[in-house]
Amino acid sequence: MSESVIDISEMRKRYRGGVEALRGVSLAVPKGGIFGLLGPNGAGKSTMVKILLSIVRPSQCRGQMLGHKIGHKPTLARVGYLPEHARFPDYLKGGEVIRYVAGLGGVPKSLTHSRSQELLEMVGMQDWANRRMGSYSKGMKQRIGLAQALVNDPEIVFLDEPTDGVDPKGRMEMRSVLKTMKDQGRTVFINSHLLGELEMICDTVAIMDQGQIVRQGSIADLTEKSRRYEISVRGKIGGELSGSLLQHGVEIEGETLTMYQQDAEKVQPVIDALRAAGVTIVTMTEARQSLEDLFMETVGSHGPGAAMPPKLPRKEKV
Ligand SMILES: Nc1ncnc2c1ncn2[C@@H]1O[C@H](COP(=O)(O)OP(=O)(O)OP(=O)(O)O)[C@@H](O)[C@H]1O
Repeated sequence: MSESVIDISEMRKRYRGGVEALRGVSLAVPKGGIFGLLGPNGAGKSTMVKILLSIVRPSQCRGQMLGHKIGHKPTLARVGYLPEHARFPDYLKGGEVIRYVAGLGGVPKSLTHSRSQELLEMVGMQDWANRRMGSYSKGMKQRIGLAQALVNDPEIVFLDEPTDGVDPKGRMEMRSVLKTMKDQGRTVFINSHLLGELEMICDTVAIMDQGQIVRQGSIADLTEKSRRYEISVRGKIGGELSGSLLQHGVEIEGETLTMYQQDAEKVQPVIDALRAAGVTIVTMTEARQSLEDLFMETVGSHGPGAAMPPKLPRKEKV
């Protein structure tokens, strides 16, 4: 089994006033790679992240982060954080923000300049370091946000809605920075509503609902059961052919045939039968559930205001 940087069980949080935000969360985050936490509004995602960062005290929690009990303050020196809606003063220049955070994080003065240069280059902001934050686009501000989250050379980086409000070009640039973080061997923990974004970058995800983790694993494993072949055809699918296709487990809907099958070999007799009957095969695609479909299947529409992005089907031509 792969090593976990976070491994918790029975995490519970009841806020004063009685709201039960977490109801026994169990979660394992593998070391290295990009991990995505998703869930509808109010599911408890921020509460869990804040407990991991010792911002909120749990009512109960078992487990560890980086080998230490949750709440162990020195461990936080090995963790980076970009909060949701992070705001740095508009009058500070990008480079100054990074040096300021480095100072707060206890980075030795002798290292501050070189570390900040390195990070500015990594996020592609070296040419803008002497401009004020107030003159930056949202995407540029977030890139400075990512850089400041790395000042202490952390092993885990928590990013809360990092691409929210960033335009498509800015998101693409951020994805590339996140990939660099992963290539550097860090674990990136992203909390986001943008399922299409998560689908593109995450190695593993967990879905949280009503204070509990309801699914976790790699996107490929979680969507494996839905893997299917879709064949679009031109021609008549009559009595005998239709009977034979049904026997092979093919679902027929007009000129679209669907076979819930992981093995391409098992589709070959269907293709043979179609061709023998003179039916033209127009396309054949391998398809599986998108992360959005998985999310909706798991959480449904009961979450208060589950924010959904546009549909992103995952299809590969075969
Ligand atoms: N400080 C607080 N005091 C009381 N209740 C709180 C507090 N913070 C959060 N809650 C409640 O706890 C529940 C979980 O909230 P939390 O912010 O952790 O969810 P979330 O999944 O991060 O939601 P969102 O996606 O909207 O940020 C909600 O019912 C929320 O109203």
